[in-house]
Amino acid sequence: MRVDVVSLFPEFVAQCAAFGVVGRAQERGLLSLHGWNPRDYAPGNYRRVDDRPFGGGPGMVMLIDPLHDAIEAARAADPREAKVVYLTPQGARLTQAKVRELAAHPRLILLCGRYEGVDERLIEAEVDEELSIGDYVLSGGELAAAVVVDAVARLQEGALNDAESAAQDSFEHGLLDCPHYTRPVEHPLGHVPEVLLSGNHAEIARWRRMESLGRTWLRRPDLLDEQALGKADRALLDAFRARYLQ
Ligand SMILES: CN(C)c1ccccc1CNc1ccc(C(N)=O)cn1
Repeated sequence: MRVDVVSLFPEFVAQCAAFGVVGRAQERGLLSLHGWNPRDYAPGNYRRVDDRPFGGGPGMVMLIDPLHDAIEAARAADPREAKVVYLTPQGARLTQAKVRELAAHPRLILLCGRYEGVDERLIEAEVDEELSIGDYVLSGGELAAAVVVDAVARLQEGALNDAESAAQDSFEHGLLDCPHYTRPVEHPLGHVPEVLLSGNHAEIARWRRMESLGRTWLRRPDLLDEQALGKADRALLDAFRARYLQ
C-alpha cells in the first residue's frame, strides 16, 4: 500500500511510521510512505501557504494552489487511483471498520491541515473523505494522519506475526480486549487469576471471552449490541454481571 502525506511537516508522519510494526511493514515493502510539502509549490520569495480568512476573524487559512499542486504531484507519482482523505475535527469518526476499508485501497493521499484549516473549495474539489480521529482539536492533522498510517499498516498482509495479530483480533470483533498477565505469579501488586495457570484451555478461553464481554459492557456499552450476542456469549455476560454485582 502506498500512502502520500501532504503536510507542511512531512517528516512528522514519516518519523511516526519509522518504528515497530509500521517500520517493519515499510522494510518488508508492505507500505510505502511519501511526503509532499505544499510550501515547495508556493511561488515567490515568501512561498506563502496561508492567508487571512475572508469574512475576518482570527487565524489563517491554507491557500488552495500550493495544496492543489502538492496533491496533483502526489497523484502523478503513481499510476494507481488514490483516495484523498482530509484529517479534520469536522470529519466522520474513524473506526476500525473504516480503517479496514481504507487498508483495502492500493493508495491513500492524506491531507494534513494546519492553521484554521483549508480553503473549502480545495476540499470540495480534491477530498474524497473527511475523517476525524476523535472529538478534540490538534494543532495539525499530522498526528491524525500518523494514526491512520499505523492502523492501516497493521492490516497489510504479512505485517503482523501470529501473536501480534491476536492482539489485533480482539477489537476487530467489536469487543474490548481481556486482561493480560505475565510472570511473576505472585507480586506485591497482586496475583494472577488461577484459571490462567490451570492449563485448561477451554476454561481459559471461556474466562477471556467473559472478561472481554464484561469489560465491554462496563466500559463501552455503546460497542455492545447485546441482541447480536449468541446464546453462549449472553450466558457468559450474565455470569460476569452476577459476579460483578454480588
Ligand atoms: C488546526 N485545526 C483545528 C484544524 C482545523 C481544520 C482541519 C484540520 C485541523 C488540524 N487539526 C486537527 C486535525 C484533525 C483532528 C482530529 N480530531 O482528527 C484534530 N485536529
